[in-house]
Amino acid sequence: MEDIEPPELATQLGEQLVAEILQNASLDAVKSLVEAGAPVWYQSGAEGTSPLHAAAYVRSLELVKYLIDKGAVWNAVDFMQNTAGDIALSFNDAEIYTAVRDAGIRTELLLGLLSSRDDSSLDPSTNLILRASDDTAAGSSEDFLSSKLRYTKDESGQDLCFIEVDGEDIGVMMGWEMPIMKETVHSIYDSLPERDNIRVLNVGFGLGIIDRLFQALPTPPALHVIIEPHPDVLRYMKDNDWHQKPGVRVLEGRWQDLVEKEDFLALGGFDVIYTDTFSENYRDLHQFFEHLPDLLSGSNARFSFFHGLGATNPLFYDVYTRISELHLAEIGLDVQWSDVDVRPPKYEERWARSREYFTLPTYRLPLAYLHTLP
Ligand SMILES: C[S@@+](CC[C@H](N)C(=O)[O-])C[C@H]1O[C@@H](n2cnc3c(N)ncnc32)[C@H](O)[C@@H]1O
Repeated sequence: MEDIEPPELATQLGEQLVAEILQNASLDAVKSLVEAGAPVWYQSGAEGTSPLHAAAYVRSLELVKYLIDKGAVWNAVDFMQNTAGDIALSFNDAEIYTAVRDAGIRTELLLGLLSSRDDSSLDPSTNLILRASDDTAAGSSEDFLSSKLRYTKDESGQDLCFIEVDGEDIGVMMGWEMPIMKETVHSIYDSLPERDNIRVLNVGFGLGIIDRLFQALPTPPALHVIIEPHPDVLRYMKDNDWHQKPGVRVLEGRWQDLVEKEDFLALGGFDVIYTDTFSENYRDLHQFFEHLPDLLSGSNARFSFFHGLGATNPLFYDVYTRISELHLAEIGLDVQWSDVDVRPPKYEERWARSREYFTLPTYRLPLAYLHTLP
């Protein structure tokens, strides 16, 4: 028999594993192949189908569970950009979808825990920490803060704030997010037990959409603190007189450099906190969560954030919805989610020429508050 080099053997066994699962192989047959060395992480050369995708196609929950147990990659995407979870969704198969999603939650929580302990053995490319592999100004806070921003409007009058990365425009904030910001402010305001003299903290000004909405409330905030580090955004804020508005305090800098400062903490607790930054990943957001118990005024206070985590794929979005909920619960916050329909009437126009960063039809709006004791 011809000698086969190990990488070729892995490829051959991987192709065989995918093909046999697609032909409804039994669990025992799949186990024998895996035990013979067929890699569960393999993706077929023709379509990028992994064994987990194949198991989702043939709708075998027992194979899905077995493959996950053996280390199948929950977030692998095939050449059509579909995960195994997306395939389960397309069949309306809740059990398989949940099995893949829960594998994602477990893996991401574990990787998050390990990376917070600075485990250098971790390969960031295997987890979903957003934009981990993006070393452009859209994925690096330092590069973003030293890049030039452009405020403009598109043909349909949509306000835009762009950053240019490698010749491509990326929206830092775009006017189509207005309904999300409106719903956020409404759901916060409607849920506030006390609406007079509210104290608001907003992290990240962007186009100032949410700040304008806070200012337009029937009872505008008594104190409205805005944290913003980018020099071009700060210039835009000055040009639009934000520094002069009654009750508004603009704090120049990154939240990381401000929230533990004594003069910031001396401002006292906030009744409303919102955060929507740019070029930061889930790890940054999780770190922000951990400051909330010190920043919220009490059980009447509300917290929300722009949930754009994994928002180009329904499975990733779902996983991050659950992970953020679990992390908020850990620090004593309950979350209520509501759905905002963000299907635009004219889809293509929503993006102007920007890279698309939110492609789902529904935005999940978080509204969090501290648990009250029974
Ligand atoms: C998406 S925009 C915010 C949009 C805003 N919610 C609105 O309604 O227009 C993000 C903003 O966060 C700012 N930002 C980025 N990193 C930040 C950080 N570490 N701390 C505070 N703000 C940050 C950016 O400069 C940008 O102005």
